[in-house]
Amino acid sequence: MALLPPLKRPTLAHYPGDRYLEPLFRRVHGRVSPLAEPPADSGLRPVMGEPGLPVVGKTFLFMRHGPQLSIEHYEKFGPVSWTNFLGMRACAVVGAEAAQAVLVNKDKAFSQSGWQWFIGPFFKRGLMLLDGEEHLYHRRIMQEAFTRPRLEAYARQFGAVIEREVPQWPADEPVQVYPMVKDLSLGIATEIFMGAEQDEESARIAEAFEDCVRAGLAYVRFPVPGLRWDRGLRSRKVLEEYFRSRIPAKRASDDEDLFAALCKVETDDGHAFSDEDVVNHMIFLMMAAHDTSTITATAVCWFLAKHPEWQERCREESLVLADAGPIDLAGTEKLQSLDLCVMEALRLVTPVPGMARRAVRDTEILGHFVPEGTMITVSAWASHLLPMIWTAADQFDPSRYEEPRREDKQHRLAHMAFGGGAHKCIGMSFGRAEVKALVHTILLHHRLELPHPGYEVAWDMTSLPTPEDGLPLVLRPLRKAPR
Ligand code: HEM
Repeated sequence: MALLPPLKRPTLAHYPGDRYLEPLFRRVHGRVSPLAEPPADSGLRPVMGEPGLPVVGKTFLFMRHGPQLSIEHYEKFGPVSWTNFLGMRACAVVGAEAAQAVLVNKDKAFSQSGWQWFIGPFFKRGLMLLDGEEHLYHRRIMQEAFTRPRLEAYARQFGAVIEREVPQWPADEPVQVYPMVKDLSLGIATEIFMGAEQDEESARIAEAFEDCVRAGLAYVRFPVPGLRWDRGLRSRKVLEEYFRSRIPAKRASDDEDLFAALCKVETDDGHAFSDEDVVNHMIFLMMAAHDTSTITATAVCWFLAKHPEWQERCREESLVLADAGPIDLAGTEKLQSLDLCVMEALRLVTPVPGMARRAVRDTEILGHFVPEGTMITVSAWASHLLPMIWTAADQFDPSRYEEPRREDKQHRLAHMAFGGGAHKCIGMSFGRAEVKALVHTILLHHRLELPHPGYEVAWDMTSLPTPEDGLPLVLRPLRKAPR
């Protein structure tokens, strides 16, 4: 059961003395200068920006203020700017138009090696880290693991896990929703991704997997025994051995899990994954799916607790499906109001706040000169908060996606929580269905209430957004639970 510890301080966003240091950090911008001088006669403008503090740059401010800081830079320098962050000079891209230039990547000037720095050693050769023809080749094979019939089979399986677990969640007292959802999502990863029982062995694998995720965010980024990076490298080996040793049995099985699918999928022209590919893709898929779905479901729970009128509207639609057994894929698609709420939660708390790229040659973004080697982050979260697309951008207002408003239709990348271009999330339908199945089941069993009137959640933005206090909500059992 999830108890209620105090805020997890200190973090890189909250540290002793932060109240006094923060105003100082806010005042030190450093000298405004160009990222690089554009070539003469190119007609390009320089990317302007400022370094922040010596050595650490704006790292701590970003960890504390997340998208708000990107918006400040946007207001000061426009959609393309630079600053120093995590020990490097990075170019930040904000807004749908600039994001499109990078994500659609018409001239193939931007590579996925931007992600390499963050997660490369632990998630090597995952789909998101591949480029060009090679990426296309792997994506076409992987697409076969996400066809409609396969999604239906996954949804039947996670529907059953959710239906088994959610009714057992503690009720009538504040419980931390985030760790409960994270546990459940890990259970789903074990049963539906790996096709394994939830036992000691799978707990060991889940731990190894978490080590890899944590290592990607390590501050000391080389192996020192006992520290995160080293643990991540060892854990990667554990995961490789685990999956590699099970491939022959999976290839021969009739299992319907994602691991079995990756072992067996083939394109029409006969291309399939090698054993090595299956191992690399499995490890990456677990990472890509787990935290993103957990954060989204947690954020939806928060917004529904804060906006009971939307909670009621979603529950009414859920009640229509209450007697049909564990929800399936078609069922999740009927939950229209919940879909609006999921979209809005993804906009306001974007699980992948930024997408990393690197310029592989001198290029330009919206007429700004970007030299070869520049690290680029497409700031999805900040772009979701710009007032030129979103009315009352900081407000939870799911109706903005309904006709005739359809604010999201103003630009094809207005809403970019799942990315865009060739690397757009391959698990989008899976992720949305999983989140909706989970929240639907919660709504059938419980009323989500704030722990006290006026409670507001604070999001820790040191890495992906998570609630600082785990999001304590009260799950009030509904008088008449379904079935
Ligand atoms: C709400 C949940 C999710 C969100 C918000 C999300 C978000 C994203 C984003 C923003 C990207 C693009 C990254 C980039 O361009 O740099 C991405 C890519 C990817 N996602 Fe998701 N994701 C979610 C769930 C999932 C799930 C459930 C799976 C698998 C079952 C998955 C698998 C992937 C893969 C394999 C890629 C790489 C695609 C490629 O490079 O071709 N994601 N995701």
